[in-house]
Amino acid sequence: MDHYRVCVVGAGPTGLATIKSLAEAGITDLICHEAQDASGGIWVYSDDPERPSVYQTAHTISSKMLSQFPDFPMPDAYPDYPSNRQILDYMRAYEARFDLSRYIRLKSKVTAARPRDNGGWEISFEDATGGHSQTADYLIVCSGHHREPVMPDLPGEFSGEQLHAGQYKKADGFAGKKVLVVGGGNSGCDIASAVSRVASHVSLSIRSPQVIVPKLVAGRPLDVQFAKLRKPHLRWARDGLLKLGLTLLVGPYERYGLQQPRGRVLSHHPTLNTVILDRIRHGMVTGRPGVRSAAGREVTFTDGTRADFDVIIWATGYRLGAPFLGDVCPDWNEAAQVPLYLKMMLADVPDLFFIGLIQPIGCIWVLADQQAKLAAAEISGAWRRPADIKARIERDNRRDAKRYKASLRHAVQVDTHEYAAELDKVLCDFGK
Ligand SMILES: NC(=O)C1=CN([C@@H]2O[C@H](COP(=O)(O)OP(=O)(O)OC[C@H]3O[C@@H](n4cnc5c(N)ncnc54)[C@H](OP(=O)(O)O)[C@@H]3O)[C@@H](O)[C@H]2O)C=CC1
Repeated sequence: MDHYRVCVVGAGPTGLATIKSLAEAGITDLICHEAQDASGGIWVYSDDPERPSVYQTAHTISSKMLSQFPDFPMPDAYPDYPSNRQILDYMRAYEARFDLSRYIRLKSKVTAARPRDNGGWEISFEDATGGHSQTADYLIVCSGHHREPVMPDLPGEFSGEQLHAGQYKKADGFAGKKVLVVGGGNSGCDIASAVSRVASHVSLSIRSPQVIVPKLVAGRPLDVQFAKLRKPHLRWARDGLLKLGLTLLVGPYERYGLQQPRGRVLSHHPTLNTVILDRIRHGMVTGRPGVRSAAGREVTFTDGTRADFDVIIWATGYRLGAPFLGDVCPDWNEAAQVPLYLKMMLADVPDLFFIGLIQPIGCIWVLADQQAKLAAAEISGAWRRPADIKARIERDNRRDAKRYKASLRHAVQVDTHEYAAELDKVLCDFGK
């Protein structure tokens, strides 16, 4: 095998899985830059609103069973849905078990990565001693997609406090306040549920129908139950059963003051939350439609209703992108699809991989482990990306456009089991 130097950006769970796969494939001239002072990515909880991290009450939304690396099970004592602290401990144990720390440079922030004329990359980074640069043959981006908050413009002027969900850390500061949470994704529903325990009242504004699904079905995690129907030809059965299950478990969303989703259940990225509908029916959270405007403390909703608030928390998601890549990475901010083969590879840049730039209905890092094995296989020469990569990207994007509601929110959506099978097939084809 030829000798290659690989630069990995980010030491969150996907970065750790990537380093491990590369090292196992014999690629050990590796450097992983991590901007923060610890590995673990957003699972390192911090009170600092400017530091991206999970909120204090975050638990996984995919079950333990489907969130553990195949070769590194979670401890038996872990519950079905581990807490953020347990996930961080698990990641730290994984890093120690596979001796990954030696490849990681903490407090080292990649500021730019430029392709070199004769191949490879010029990487600029900053650490405590100043700015530096180094070269690498391959660049692997593992910096996640929860960095650039979407902060919508609210017509008019709101005189209360405003923050994005990425800056929300814990409910304590909201005691006794009237809080409006905008966005019905996993962040919005988690935050509205938590804040409703201390606030004087919480409204949850959801502008378009969202699929809100309890985390447990018949006493077992939802993803474990539905994994039995993982085969692609059972997708319709999976969708049908989920729809039936929702009718029985939840009933019409209108009964909660929420809009009813139409069409295939899995055409939306679901919100996995067992608590929020309960909080609504206990009168602690009011379901509202989209926001229209604000004047002083008053917010007007699209149905014409109005209410006063002290705080707005925008749980309106994140933009895609890796700013340090400059022109290499086209502006994906408004994209409904990304031009990546297997959501990993640009057609025209053979020495660049994105790992973990996916949104499964499930766990990202288990899939990232498979993606990393494929990247390692290409770097070590065991596999070559197909010659018709552009046609494959277009074909897959046409398929996904039919599968998922067209929106920035679904640009990197994947069906966990089908995507895993797709990666498995490529990996098996060359005997890995
Ligand atoms: N415990 C965990 O593991 C957690 C995981 N996550 C994951 O992190 C990712 C990000 O989740 P999240 O932060 O919830 O973001 P999402 O992008 O999933 O949801 C954003 C929400 O905000 C709404 N929205 C977007 N733009 C606007 C706007 N301009 N005005 C009003 N509403 C708007 C969206 O509605 P619309 O559909 O109409 O665009 C949607 O309801 C997801 O993959 C999620 O599953 C999040 C929280 C916890």
